[in-house]
Amino acid sequence: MSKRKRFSPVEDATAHILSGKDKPCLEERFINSHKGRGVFASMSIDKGCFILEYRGELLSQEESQTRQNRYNETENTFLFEFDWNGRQWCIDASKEDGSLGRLVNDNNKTPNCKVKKISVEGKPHLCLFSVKAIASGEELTYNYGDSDWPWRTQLNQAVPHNEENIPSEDSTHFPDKINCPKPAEQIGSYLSEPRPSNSGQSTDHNSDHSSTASDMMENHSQVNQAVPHNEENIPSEEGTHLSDKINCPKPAEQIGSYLSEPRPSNSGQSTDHNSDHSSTASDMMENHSQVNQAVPHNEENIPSEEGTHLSDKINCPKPAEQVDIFGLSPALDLLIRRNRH
Ligand SMILES: C[S@@+](CC[C@H](N)C(=O)[O-])C[C@H]1O[C@@H](n2cnc3c(N)ncnc32)[C@H](O)[C@@H]1O
Repeated sequence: MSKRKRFSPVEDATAHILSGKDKPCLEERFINSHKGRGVFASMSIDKGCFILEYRGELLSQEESQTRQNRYNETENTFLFEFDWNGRQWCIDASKEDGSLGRLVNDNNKTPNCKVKKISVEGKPHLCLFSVKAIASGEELTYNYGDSDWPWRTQLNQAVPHNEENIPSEDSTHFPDKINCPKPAEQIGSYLSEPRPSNSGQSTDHNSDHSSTASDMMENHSQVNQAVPHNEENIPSEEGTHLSDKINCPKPAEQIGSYLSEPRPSNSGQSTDHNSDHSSTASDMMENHSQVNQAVPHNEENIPSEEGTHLSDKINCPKPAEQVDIFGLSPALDLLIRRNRH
């Protein structure tokens, strides 16, 4: 019997970072004039999954400061500052580029996602991971931090009478439960396409979404059968490091080798995943210090919360064996090789 290899949430994040695409199980919706747009799950998502990248332009602290002075209040909310490798950085997502990460709204009480830093090609990327199970039709949120964001006060939460805070479309046609990692076929097509630049390039999310849930269920039911993690062995612990101690599936070989590439100078830890395919997500997180908790929007820490205890049912990664069925491992390998040069 062949050995199963599956994508971990970090590998899933890395693949999406490289592809520059959002998952088809997410959609943008207009909520109301107060909140503007938001990002919603168009299928249920398990706890612990990679959700999306907060894509934008990576800026130094100096450039971030310059832009803060130049930008208006709204534009400034798209500047996401964080510490990485002992310095402050910023992702500027103020450009409308069609990406969904920039549209995820703030929730400091009951967020269902959390930001982590993932290093790819020596650069930090801000990625959201689910910290609880997310139902189809639910809005994705994370905590922007402890600033006095104006919308957090009661007064600002009033919605004009004639507006309804109801999602613009019926989501009942989506299947009840789909494990978020996308079908291998879609991953394959993403990975084989050139990666769009962060600025000014539009990705047509709507067209992506037109073939999401039902197609996935019909055409790729096999891919949606996530192999359960060793649920009993998932310790419940404080969740500042999202994937710590999760018995996530083994890294796919090619991605594993990618992740083990040299990292910025201060990382200094061994990253040889190829030598140990039995390593868990915990190992990956421990050995790859690039995966850190991001500091959202000028804040020190994302508060610890109930949902950060990873446990119950994390079906995030999919069996690499299924990926191989679609011939994607070579595609991924090719992409990784290309990115090395
Ligand atoms: C990074 S953007 C998020 C996307 C935004 N909703 C849009 O339509 O472009 C941040 C802006 O979203 C709005 N926002 C974010 N979270 C909110 C919340 N919980 N309540 C109301 N407005 C919110 C604020 O106007 C804020 O300036």
